[in-house]
Amino acid sequence: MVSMIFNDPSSAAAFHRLSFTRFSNGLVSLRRFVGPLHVFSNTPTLPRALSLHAPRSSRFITASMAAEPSAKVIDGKSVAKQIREEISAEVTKLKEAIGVVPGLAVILVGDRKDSATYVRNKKKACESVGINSFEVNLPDDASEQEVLKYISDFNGDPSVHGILVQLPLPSHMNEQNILNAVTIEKDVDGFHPLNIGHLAMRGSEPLFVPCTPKGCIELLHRYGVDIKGKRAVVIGRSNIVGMPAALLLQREDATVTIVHSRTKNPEEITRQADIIISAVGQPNMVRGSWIKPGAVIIDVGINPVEDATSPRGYRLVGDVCYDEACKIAAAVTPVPGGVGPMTIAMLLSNTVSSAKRAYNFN
Ligand SMILES: Nc1nc(=O)c2c([nH]1)NC[C@@H]1CN(c3ccc(C(=O)N[C@@H](CCC(=O)O)C(=O)O)cc3)C=[N+]21
Repeated sequence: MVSMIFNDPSSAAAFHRLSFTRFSNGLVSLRRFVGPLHVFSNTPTLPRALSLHAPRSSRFITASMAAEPSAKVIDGKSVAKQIREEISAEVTKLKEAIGVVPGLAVILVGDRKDSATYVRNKKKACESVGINSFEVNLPDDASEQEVLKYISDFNGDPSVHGILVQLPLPSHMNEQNILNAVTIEKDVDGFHPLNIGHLAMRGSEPLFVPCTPKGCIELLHRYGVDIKGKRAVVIGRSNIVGMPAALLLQREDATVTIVHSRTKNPEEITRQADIIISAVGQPNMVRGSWIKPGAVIIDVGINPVEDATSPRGYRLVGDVCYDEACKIAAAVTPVPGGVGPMTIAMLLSNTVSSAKRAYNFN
């Protein structure tokens, strides 16, 4: 599981990544990945084999019908790797200039296997860029007071620039109390109500933006996807992804709609979107029929589904039916290898920004 995060050549997603250098289905403008995507053109360029000027020989048509779909794969794994390299250089600069090494403290309560894996991966990622990591593991029956005590210690520790309390917490703890206790200057998760409040207000800047939504926007930017003036639909309204993702898209001048479990006609609304960010945790919920041709899809869901052929007995799929999306969308993130690695990269980035801010370094 650990090695999955940065290296999973055997996964279905890796397979798709490797195989998606082929031609398109002709529904949308699907150029190969050279430079920025122009996915919102109203006059999509048809691939040669299906253009109006193409000879109408039956042989030609047979060949083009058989062509594979080719939405561009938004490769979060490789973008995250590039970002880690950039962060690594910044960490070196900071260290050489003022002798400061950024530090991230992670508090893990309980023994959920998935949480333990995520924490291990965060630690590994810190090491890979030269950030110090501090880890506290508390048993499932630890008291809220104990967690608050560690937070308070880390709040006052100058070698710690970021504090992350791994979620979910055991049910006997009050999550809001605990997240509120992290000083906003070290709130690298961006979950503190003050950071969320600043994110929501025009003319105001949060100290930190939540990592997963920040990673989604970073992917759109790095793939040259225009956001300004576009219609965006966010599916899911959680505090940690859906809600902040919608706020970020709005800050980027998108027209944003949030679709959630009580929305009527989610399919119809989603089909109007130029950009879809899905964060619901329902495997393959978003079908091809929900997608406007040429849309860009960021799939935040990481859902285990049973798979007897996989060594783990399960495999991970997104909220979006990937194979169908590939035939209709202009670009789509795979799962795994999409948003997941970006979340961790953004955590490292927030930690380094925090250290720089603490020393007024820029
Ligand atoms: N305080 C807090 N902050 C978080 O940011 C936070 C959290 N709690 N609790 C849990 C969720 C989940 N999360 C992920 C991070 C990376 C991957 C990731 O890198 N996934 C790999 C695959 C991982 C695998 O194979 O299991 C991928 O998508 O390619 C996934 C999920 C951060 N979370």
